[in-house]
Amino acid sequence: MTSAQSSPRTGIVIALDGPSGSGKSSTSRGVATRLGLRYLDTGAMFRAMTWAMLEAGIDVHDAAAVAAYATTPQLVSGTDPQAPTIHVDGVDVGEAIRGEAVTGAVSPVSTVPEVRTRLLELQREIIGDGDIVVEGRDIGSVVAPDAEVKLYLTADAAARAARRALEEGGSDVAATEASLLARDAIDSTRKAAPLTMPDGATHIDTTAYTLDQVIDQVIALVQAVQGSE
Ligand SMILES: Nc1ncnc2c1ncn2[C@@H]1O[C@H](COP(=O)(O)OP(=O)(O)OP(=O)(O)O)[C@@H](O)[C@H]1O
Ligand SMILES: Nc1ccn([C@H]2C[C@H](O)[C@@H](COP(=O)(O)O)O2)c(=O)n1
Repeated sequence: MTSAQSSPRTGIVIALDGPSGSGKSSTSRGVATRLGLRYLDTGAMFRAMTWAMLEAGIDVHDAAAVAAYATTPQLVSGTDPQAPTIHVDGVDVGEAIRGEAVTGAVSPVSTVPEVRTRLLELQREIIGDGDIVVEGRDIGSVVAPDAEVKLYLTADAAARAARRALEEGGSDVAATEASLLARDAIDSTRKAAPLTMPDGATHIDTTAYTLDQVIDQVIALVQAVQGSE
């Protein structure tokens, strides 16, 4: 347990988990903006760690090499939901971490326990006293199992791929779907903190809903939880 966890938090933590492209980032940012909370994209942290590994010439399939380098990069996450940032050793990697090289390498890096331990410590430091929406794959299960509100977002693979292809300006939908499903498979079957629906989470299948409708549903849930306290 970190020192940040040793005394009761004063603010709310909202945890959003789900597979790739299910709408976690957009929903979390919308909810955080409307409720005046901070926002943490833990996927960006795993991507930033992967970027650092690639920059250092580490073979991302060599788990021992990845583990040995895991404590070296200095990561800084900005938590403004309207302008989230991520820096590695002072370099703004916000754009670079969304490129194909990082996307193709992030799943093997994320399976390495030393990487997860390092990022878990940073994530809990940032969560601190709460008032934050945190999204990823293991937030409600491992990072903040005591979160006041836990959501598990899903959407059909075809819908996720179509949304992502639209965002990327008409990229190949079939290739995008294959890439999403490949990452889902690794994320769900790895030994360390696999993607799973956390105990106590509310499941929202977003396939049939607009982004605003999903944000409304999450805010209604938060208000219901706060009203019952
Ligand atoms: N309910 C929705 N309806 C339509 N489009 C949506 C919805 N939710 C998210 N989107 C769009 O789907 C795409 C993927 O969403 P987003 O990046 O939020 O997913 P994610 O789960 O955070 O993905 P990743 O796991 O890859 O980080 C974005 O273009 C976003 O605008
Ligand atoms: N809490 C988390 C967040 C992310 N990951 C890994 C698994 C994903 O494939 C990768 C990139 O995340 P994304 O930007 O797509 O949300 O990072 C994880 O293992 N745990």
